[in-house]
Amino acid sequence: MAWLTPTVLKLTQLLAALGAALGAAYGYVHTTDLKARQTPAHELSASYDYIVVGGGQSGLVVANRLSENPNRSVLVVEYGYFDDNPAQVEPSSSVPGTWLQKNLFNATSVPQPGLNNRLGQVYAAAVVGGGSTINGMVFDRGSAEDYDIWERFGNPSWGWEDLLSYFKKSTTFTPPRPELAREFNITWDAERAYGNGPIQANFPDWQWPTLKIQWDALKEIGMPMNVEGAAGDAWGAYWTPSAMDASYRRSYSRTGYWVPASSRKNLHLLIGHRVNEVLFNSRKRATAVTIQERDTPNDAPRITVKATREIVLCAGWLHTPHILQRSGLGPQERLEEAGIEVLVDLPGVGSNLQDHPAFTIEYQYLTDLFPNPSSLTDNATFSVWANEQWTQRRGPMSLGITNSLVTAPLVTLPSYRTILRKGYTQNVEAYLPKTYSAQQVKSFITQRNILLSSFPRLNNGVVEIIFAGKPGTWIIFMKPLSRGTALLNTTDIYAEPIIDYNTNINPVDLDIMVSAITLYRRWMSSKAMEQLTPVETFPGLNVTTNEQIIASLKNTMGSGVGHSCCTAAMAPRELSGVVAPDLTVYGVTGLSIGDLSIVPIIPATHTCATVYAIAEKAADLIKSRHIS
Ligand SMILES: Cc1cc2nc3c(=O)[nH]c(=O)nc-3n(C[C@H](O)[C@H](O)[C@H](O)COP(=O)(O)OP(=O)(O)OC[C@H]3O[C@@H](n4cnc5c(N)ncnc54)[C@H](O)[C@@H]3O)c2cc1C
Repeated sequence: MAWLTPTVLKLTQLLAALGAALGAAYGYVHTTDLKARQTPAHELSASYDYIVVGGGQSGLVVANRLSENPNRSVLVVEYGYFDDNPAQVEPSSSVPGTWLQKNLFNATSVPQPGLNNRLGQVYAAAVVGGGSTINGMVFDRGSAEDYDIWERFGNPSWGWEDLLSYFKKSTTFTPPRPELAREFNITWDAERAYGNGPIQANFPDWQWPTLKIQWDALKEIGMPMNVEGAAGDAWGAYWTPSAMDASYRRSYSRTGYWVPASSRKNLHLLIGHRVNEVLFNSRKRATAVTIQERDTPNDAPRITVKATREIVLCAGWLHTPHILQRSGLGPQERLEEAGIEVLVDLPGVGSNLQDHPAFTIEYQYLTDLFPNPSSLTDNATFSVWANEQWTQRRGPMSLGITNSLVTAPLVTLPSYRTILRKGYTQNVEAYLPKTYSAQQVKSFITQRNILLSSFPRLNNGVVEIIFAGKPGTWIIFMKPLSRGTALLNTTDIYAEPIIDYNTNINPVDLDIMVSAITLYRRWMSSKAMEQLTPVETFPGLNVTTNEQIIASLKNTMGSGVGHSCCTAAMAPRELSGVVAPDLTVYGVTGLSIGDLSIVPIIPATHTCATVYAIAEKAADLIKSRHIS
């Protein structure tokens, strides 16, 4: 590089050495080294054994595992860049509102009638490490039932017992500090839930005193309690760790899977580039991808890189179906409208979109305990103490969003029988996307029947309440019957897809949320809560009828919380599946998917831990078909 004069070079080396020393002292990844390990476009090989499309959360897992064999060459192509800001690994980066737009694709949904025509917020990561680099670090899993219903939908070997070994393979758990565990009665069962994988699951160093009262109040209203959510019992109330290492820094795909593998000679990572299409030979075998530099015009030059064994799509819920459609795999009519030659008519590509719509309920505690979360801003002495503690990596600043969850089964909600009856008797077709074919409607009815038959079970949550000692919180709907789409923009196939969440379109979804608000109010009115004197400030106690609550929901809910999924679902082909249980794409060879888009029915959990399990399993499946 011509601009690097000897003086600048010396200074750069000095800074690099200083950075490395500081990095070692504070446990930071030394990002200069990481940058050096990227492969620039002009140094790519013409051909690799495997090409992984997307170096997000799942892509780095798959790439790490496939490159464990030094005789297999692997290329990862990632649209985003590294985020080297040390703040991005601090617990404070997990809080909603701090999620940086530069690390997200710039996409919006179409107006949502179920949200009074407001737009649904779209979260699709665009950074090395993907969602795991920017997410809220809540690190839980679904209940066994969440995964067993995938199996019931025609996907053998994808139930809980099969996935548990992959959950374990991905994660190492460290128990909380003993005094904290005793004081708050934190429970876990590491033996049943965890292994010794590269991602660290840890409890922060602190919890707010009010949390004890909230737990007592949950017991009082009869919420079932579980010792360990991550062992298949993620229903009722349970403790859950954060995706953090022992010094409370983000533990994510980059640190867990990329860093240890990045010096392998057989692994290349190209960043700041977009995969446009997968190319096929005359026997419909995927043979190559076309790649274009990010932020260049549609007609800018592309490079073509070949894959001799397999191309693995890990571009996430939004772009895995996007790439499939651009490559000629998708709903025939849509592709023809866009002028794309149809290779395989796969109506399920870009449909079946699901997320977890959320509502914020607001309260004040008129007689709150001290200290409480507001003490960090309202009480100078406490704030100084907390900052001092944090210099030793201790205290309240180690907290992420939450470590306590309620995933309420339908049977714990008021009016559950009426809701179930409505689910069975409604004309579901009326609420499905207009683009759905008869086959897709049939597929959804199968999903609906599986869901409704599992709703009355105690071991299957439908609504999540996050609680962390604060008054008010998110109430998150975990099992929507509404389905959306993320389909090709036929006037510009490189523009972001047309995203329609169809949030709240199915009235059963709103009925369940109304019941959840009633449950929350019952919790806040319990005897145990009296010492805090909770007062609801939004939607407010004058909002009482179902109609009033629904109006509030439609006015303020969001379409999701970053858990979008299911747009290239694993299912039998006759149920509009896109991939088979071995994750290969129907109708072609040499192409598979390893990200969250393969999920058929969204689990009642934050999705990060599930993505690690899926990607670990994907890597094993891919390896098993390329033994020789
Ligand atoms: C803001 C936010 C908060 C969240 N909070 C939590 C939480 O607290 N707990 C939890 O469990 N889960 C959370 N999640 C969800 C979880 O992080 C995601 O479900 C998960 O990371 C998705 O993994 P993935 O591999 O499927 O996709 P991603 O991690 O999104 O990876 C896809 C990658 O593909 C790249 N890409 C896309 N198109 C192309 C292309 N054409 N060519 C090359 N590369 C491409 C993208 O840049 C991206 O890096 C959150 C997600 C978000 C976005």
